Amino acid sequence: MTSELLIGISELSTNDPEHGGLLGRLADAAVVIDDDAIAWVGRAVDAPAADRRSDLGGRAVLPGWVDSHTHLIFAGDRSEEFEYRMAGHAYQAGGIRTTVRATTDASDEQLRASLAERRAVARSNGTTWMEVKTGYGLDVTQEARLARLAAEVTPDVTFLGAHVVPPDSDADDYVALVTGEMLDAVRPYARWIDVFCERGAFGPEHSRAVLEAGRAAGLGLRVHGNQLGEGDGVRLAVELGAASVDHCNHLTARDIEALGSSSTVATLLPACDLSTREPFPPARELIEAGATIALASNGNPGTSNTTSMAFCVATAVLQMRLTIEEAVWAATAGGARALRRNEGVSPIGAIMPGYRADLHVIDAPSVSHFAYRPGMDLTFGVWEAGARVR
Ligand SMILES: N=CN[C@@H](CCC(=O)O)C(=O)O
Ligand SMILES: [Zn+2]
Repeated sequence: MTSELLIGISELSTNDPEHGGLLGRLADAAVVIDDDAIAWVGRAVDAPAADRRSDLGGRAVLPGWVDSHTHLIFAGDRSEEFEYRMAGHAYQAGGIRTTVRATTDASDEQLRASLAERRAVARSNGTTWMEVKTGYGLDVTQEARLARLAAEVTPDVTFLGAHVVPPDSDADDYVALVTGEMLDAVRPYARWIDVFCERGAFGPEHSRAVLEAGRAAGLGLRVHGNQLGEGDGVRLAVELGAASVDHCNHLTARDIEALGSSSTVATLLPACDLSTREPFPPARELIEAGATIALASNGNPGTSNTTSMAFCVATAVLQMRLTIEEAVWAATAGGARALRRNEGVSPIGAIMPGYRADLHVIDAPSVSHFAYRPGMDLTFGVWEAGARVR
């Protein structure tokens, strides 16, 4: 076992409430890493010895970002659709089919290389854990292929065969395929199942059928809900005990109340909201109702072509009125909760003894700089499972 002592930390955001506030921030702190795990956290003056010592020069350290919602296995470009939308047209779920065509035409090698590149860029910006969804295949062979390739970069693969009904298919027939043969083919590679429960995608009965089939196959549940209008996504996610319901732009008072008293995490996607010009979710009301919030990038070629969690945090603070502490917590501990990885073996999302050693060192004295200096590349160093990767 090798140990490393990190000193010269002006502000350490531990996410451990024992240290006070939501982020459990410690000044003049130190951390000891043993192999891939955090072994010790405290004031620098009390730090134990270790095999190696790295001085971070008075920088702030926080947990690596946990990006709990991405669609990063895809090919092609939809900048024309984006430009059209920025000229005043609404986002249409049907644009997904454009990416399905390009992805189906790409080889395994092309998809593997582009996913690895996107993962590497995210890592160099501080993302140390990432979920990846299928959903640009929409037939048995393609969805299984996307899940297999995604499983090469993350254990959090989500089966999103129910992304949109493919052209010339009947919705009932397609849901039967998703819940039958397609689920069987994807199951060995996936941990989660997801459905786009929205007008123009899947209605409540079809969404329920998809989620119940996934649950029967042993998958955890996630839902894309209430993105483009009020609907049944949140209600269904809470009723079925989904780990998260994502988007949440259009919520009724009843949806907010339901999320406030459930363990289903409300995952908010601020970069997507900007790129689709949807109204922001009622983040403050959700927090005040007691809901757990996660922030994620929703990296995908249609609605959110970014993996920058720092951008999401800045937007959540500046536009959605989250506090700095709420936003940073939501993009780290919140993401870990949305993926149910905040406890058990090698938990993530906090800098506490026993947690995986995923650390993000920024060229700033405090995490407040993510919103105070929006758009700046603050990342100075990244440790993933105890190894320095930037
Ligand atoms: N809303 C559904 N799926 C993606 C968009 C996918 C696309 O347009 O390609 C999302 O989360 O925004
Ligand atoms: Zn999505």
